[in-house]
Amino acid sequence: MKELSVLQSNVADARVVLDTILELEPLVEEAARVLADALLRGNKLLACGNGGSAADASHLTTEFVVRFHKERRPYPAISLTANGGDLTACGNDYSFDDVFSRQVRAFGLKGDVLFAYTTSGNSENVLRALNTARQYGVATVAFLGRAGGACAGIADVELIVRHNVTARIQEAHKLLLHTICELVELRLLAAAEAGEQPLT
Ligand SMILES: O=C(CO)[C@@H](O)[C@H](O)[C@H](O)[C@H](O)COP(=O)(O)O
Ligand SMILES: [Zn+2]
Repeated sequence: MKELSVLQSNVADARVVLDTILELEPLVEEAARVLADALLRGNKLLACGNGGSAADASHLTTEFVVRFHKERRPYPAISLTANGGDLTACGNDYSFDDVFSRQVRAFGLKGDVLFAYTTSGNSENVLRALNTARQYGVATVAFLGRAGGACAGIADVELIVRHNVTARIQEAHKLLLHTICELVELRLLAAAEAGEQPLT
């Protein structure tokens, strides 16, 4: 039999992974509810992760500050991966393990929500951010991979993509991210239609 190309093999693996995340639907709805409730109360979203997941954190916050599908008002969301000054000073003066937890302390208020991404589940800076968020009354949603790693069992809502390849886990995280954005946006627009929020 002809060997699969890299693309064919990746697509085949991605199909398998994406099928498994259908099991996460109740948790996806819960994550969307937690975030929509927070934004409608006037709280904000924080997000963190390393490497590709750092980009996911910024991708997510941009969907709220700027736009996703629909025309609507902006909502407050801060990517903890985006400020070079904060990241380098904290990494340099304290530790890279503290680059996100330090910002959770700086920006996180009771009732805010932290979305934290780690495909291994073992990034110490993400683990510390989750623990710090819990300490300060910030709700937590963890996007994990493999079996959840050291971050398993900490967050209020945990979305574990049970696969061993970082790239495939990241792709599944991205689909979960967009699904949550869509669900949250529906709630935000319904609130605007009910006159509870300005539409734009
Ligand atoms: O994007 C990729 C691999 O696809 C890499 O940049 C990857 O995100 C980095 O190695 C991260 O440091 C991995 O961290 P984590 O997902 O285990 O927390
Ligand atoms: Zn990548």
